[in-house]
Amino acid sequence: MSKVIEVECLVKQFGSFVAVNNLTFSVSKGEIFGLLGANGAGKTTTIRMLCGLLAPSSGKILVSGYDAFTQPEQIRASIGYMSQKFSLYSDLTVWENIRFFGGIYGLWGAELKKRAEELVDEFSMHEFQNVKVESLPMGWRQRISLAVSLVHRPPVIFLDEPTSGVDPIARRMFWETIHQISSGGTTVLVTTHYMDEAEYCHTALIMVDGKIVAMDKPKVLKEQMKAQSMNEVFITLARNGNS
Ligand SMILES: Nc1ncnc2c1ncn2[C@@H]1O[C@H](COP(=O)(O)OP(=O)(O)OP(=O)(O)O)[C@@H](O)[C@H]1O
Repeated sequence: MSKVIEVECLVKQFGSFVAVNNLTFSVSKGEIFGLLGANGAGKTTTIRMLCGLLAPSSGKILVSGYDAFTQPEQIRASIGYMSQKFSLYSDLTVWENIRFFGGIYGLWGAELKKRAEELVDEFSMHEFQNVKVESLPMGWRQRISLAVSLVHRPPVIFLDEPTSGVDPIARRMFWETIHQISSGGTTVLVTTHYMDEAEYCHTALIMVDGKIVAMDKPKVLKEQMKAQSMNEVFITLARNGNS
């Protein structure tokens, strides 16, 4: 299967502190790849380097064939990114936000209108399309942020802690949507500190203190560690790390 993301020996240092320590992994087209770890493990730093927003200290990153060292602008233009702090304009309506971000990505006129209508359909947002984002619940704001990250039909999207702070039902709905997006061939790299969410990923990479401590299908990791859940896998890994 074709590789959409390729990372080799990736390192990020802030002064003498190594936040990301020698990561090597790859992500195939249409895969849901989860980057999991506790707060401070290095997930955000990694995703920001993959998106061309932060310069790596060393290593190699290719996203859709673009090199993060030499072509960060091409990467930024070709991917979708949903950051921890959503970038939606709260005093604009859902429709206005989609159109605004579509414009930033170079869509306009009839094409932009058509794409905005498609997203409103796909994300079942008709009821809210003329409502200001500030008056919507958190779970809906997250869905809108996800829709906005797809406005320019990127082949790959990066979601940084997209379900943080929402209730379990909204989280489940969100993951169902991510699965629909990946079934359509879009590659998804997602970070989370909720270990149970690894179950929704095709591949889970678990980070501790900037390093990879495990990477495989969630089912394989559970079998290897004789664990019932990904939470148990994480606890076992953390214990091994401390012993
Ligand atoms: N600009 C920076 N300067 C110095 N240290 C930094 C900087 N950015 C991140 N760090 C440190 O790097 C480590 C990894 O941070 P990072 O934000 O990547 O973790 P994370 O796994 O995404 O956790 P969280 O979900 O809390 O953001 C942390 O110890 C953090 O304090």
